[in-house]
Amino acid sequence: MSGLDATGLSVSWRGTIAVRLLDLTVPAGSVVAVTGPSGAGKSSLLWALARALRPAVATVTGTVRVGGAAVADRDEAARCGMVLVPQRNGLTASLTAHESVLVSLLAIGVTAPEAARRVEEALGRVGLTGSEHHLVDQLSGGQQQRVAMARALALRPEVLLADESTSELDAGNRGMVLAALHEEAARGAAVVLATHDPEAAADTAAVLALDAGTATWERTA
Ligand SMILES: Nc1ncnc2c1ncn2[C@@H]1O[C@H](COP(=O)(O)OP(=O)(O)OP(=O)(O)O)[C@@H](O)[C@H]1O
Repeated sequence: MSGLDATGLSVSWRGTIAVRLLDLTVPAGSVVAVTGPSGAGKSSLLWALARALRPAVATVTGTVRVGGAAVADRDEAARCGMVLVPQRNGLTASLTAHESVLVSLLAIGVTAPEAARRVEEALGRVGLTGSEHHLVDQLSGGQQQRVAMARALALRPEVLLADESTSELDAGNRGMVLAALHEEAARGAAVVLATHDPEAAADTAAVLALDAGTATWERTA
């Protein structure tokens, strides 16, 4: 599997600097937490790492590498197995939980039987067995958050970028999602978790604290 490296990464939204000259290394097989108050730049950082910010809305400078290979744009990020779980989940209201996970697998060429197997497994890992055929619109905020996580897990990412993926969960479901993130790292993925939650950050290999876009390592591996 491949680790993630970013060097000199900066993000500015039409003149507002959100991330300043940040260096970040996440070895394969580890979970790194990114913490900081609201507006500190956590989402901007994750979107920039995923190369998901369009130049029309944000200016991103610096390099991102996966397994040592430079990642220039969103297509390259997808090809090298980067998966972003956005803060607002990015789900389609009119799809079921099952379909939400399935379409992303079919889109990358996973065969239908294998995709069906992975959907069932991923929804089970986040405690959604039995809710597969509910529309996203009929699910609670926390259930939607877990569907978004299941979709990422099913893709078996090399790099998993999770943005506040436990913010709407009760203690039991939060523990299940955090366990799944650590299992992904044990499989060999590089995992980045942006979080306000000190307990979620507690078990990670390292903690990068952001404050008004400036990063300091609160704890290193
Ligand atoms: N789409 C956008 N357009 C303009 N400015 C933005 C946009 N998204 C974020 N920003 C700005 O970038 C800065 C960092 O915001 P960001 O959302 O990255 O912080 P955050 O740490 O993820 O906050 P939160 O914990 O509230 O999600 C803020 O000043 C914010 O106003």
